[in-house]
Amino acid sequence: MTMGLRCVAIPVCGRNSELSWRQGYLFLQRTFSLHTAHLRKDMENFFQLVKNIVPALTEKKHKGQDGRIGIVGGCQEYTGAPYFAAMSALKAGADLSYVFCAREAAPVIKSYSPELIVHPVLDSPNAVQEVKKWLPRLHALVVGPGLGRDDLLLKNVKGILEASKARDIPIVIDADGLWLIAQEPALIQGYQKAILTPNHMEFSRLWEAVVSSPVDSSDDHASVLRLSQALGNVTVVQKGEHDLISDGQQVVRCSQEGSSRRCGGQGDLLSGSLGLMAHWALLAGLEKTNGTSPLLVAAWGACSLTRQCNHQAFQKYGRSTTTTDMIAEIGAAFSKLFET
Ligand SMILES: NC(=O)C1=CN([C@@H]2O[C@H](COP(=O)(O)OP(=O)(O)OC[C@H]3O[C@@H](n4cnc5c(N)ncnc54)[C@H](OP(=O)(O)O)[C@@H]3O)[C@@H](O)[C@H]2O)[C@@H](O)CC1
Ligand SMILES: Nc1ncnc2c1ncn2[C@@H]1O[C@H](COP(=O)(O)OP(=O)(O)OP(=O)(O)O)[C@@H](O)[C@H]1O
Ligand SMILES: [Mg+2]
Repeated sequence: MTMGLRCVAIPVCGRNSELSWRQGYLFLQRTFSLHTAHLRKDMENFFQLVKNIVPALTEKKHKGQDGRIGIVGGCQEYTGAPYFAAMSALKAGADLSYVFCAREAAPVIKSYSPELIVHPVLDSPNAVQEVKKWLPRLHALVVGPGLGRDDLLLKNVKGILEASKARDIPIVIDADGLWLIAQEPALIQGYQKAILTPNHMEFSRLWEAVVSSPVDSSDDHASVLRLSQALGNVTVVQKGEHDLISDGQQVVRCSQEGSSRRCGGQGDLLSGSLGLMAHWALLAGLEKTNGTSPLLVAAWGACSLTRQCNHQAFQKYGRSTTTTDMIAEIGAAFSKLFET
């Protein structure tokens, strides 16, 4: 059973319309309330599906079983983004979070937190080999937060992507990882365990790279569906006022209430927590997701979580809310949304 977003056709009342103005008004009112009811039902369904994939906390498990997540990113300019992504995975419930970054970024990232395991390998001549050693231990990779666009780093990331695909590891691609994909879409084309998380700008770049016609800005649903299909049905999360998620077959929308605060780093919280949820969802499988694509469920879960963190942090800090405040809300937001 699939639970895509339902579209409702609404007739337009022109001068020659058989519907009187009042009839038209009542029709529209009923249609919209039905539509809202459908959306509410979809939301309820997706909350349940996310709850189904969250692993139980039991005393029988050992360290690592609930998630070992690797972040590939962090360079001289950007140290905050990989830290946010790695911490978000941990705070959402991962047991271990690794950062593979450029040498210069490593001491900085380590100094932010003793919780992270940091490998300063990304700009070394044998970067791919160094990361490859760790791949058998990783449940998911998040590629791109704070990666930058240096040619050497991007070349190494290409090798890491190839090696990760060969091991069938789920890969979330964000930020400068999406820059790389826009240069070379074949890197991810058709890989069914990839999730791309473009913001507005990143979506436009990807669109230009893989779809020949201009983007139809009046129909976001059709656009995200089309981009996913053009990439061979990889899952795409188009971030924005509402998040739209597609696996090339359906489109689901996440409209969890957030706030109007748009500080940098919120996308990193999303990609880090999504790495973890992608692992959980794939492990749980189609039975737990009632036949809905596990990656669609994971993406919807991470989007809801990010927006709820934003909402909660904004209640406390208003205009001064930063991503650090949002990360501090992950525990409470997770419990509120997904703990039964
Ligand atoms: N603390 C840290 O270390 C952080 C580091 N980060 C890292 O920075 C790196 C670059 O990432 P990025 O997102 O800044 O780059 P990119 O894709 O060029 O977009 C930039 C341009 O796009 C535009 N734009 C964006 N949204 C838009 C919208 N909704 N609607 C319209 N326009 C929109 C906007 O254009 P402007 O308004 O300036 O004209 C903006 O200038 C990457 O590694 C990332 O991980 C971040 O994670 C933050 C925290
Ligand atoms: N206008 C908006 N209203 C509400 N939520 C939004 C809005 N725009 C983005 N978001 C939410 O903020 C989160 C991050 O999206 P955003 O577009 O800021 O990513 P980003 O630009 O990649 O962030 P980053 O600064 O980490 O790179 C997503 O969960 C998205 O739902
Ligand atoms: Mg971003």
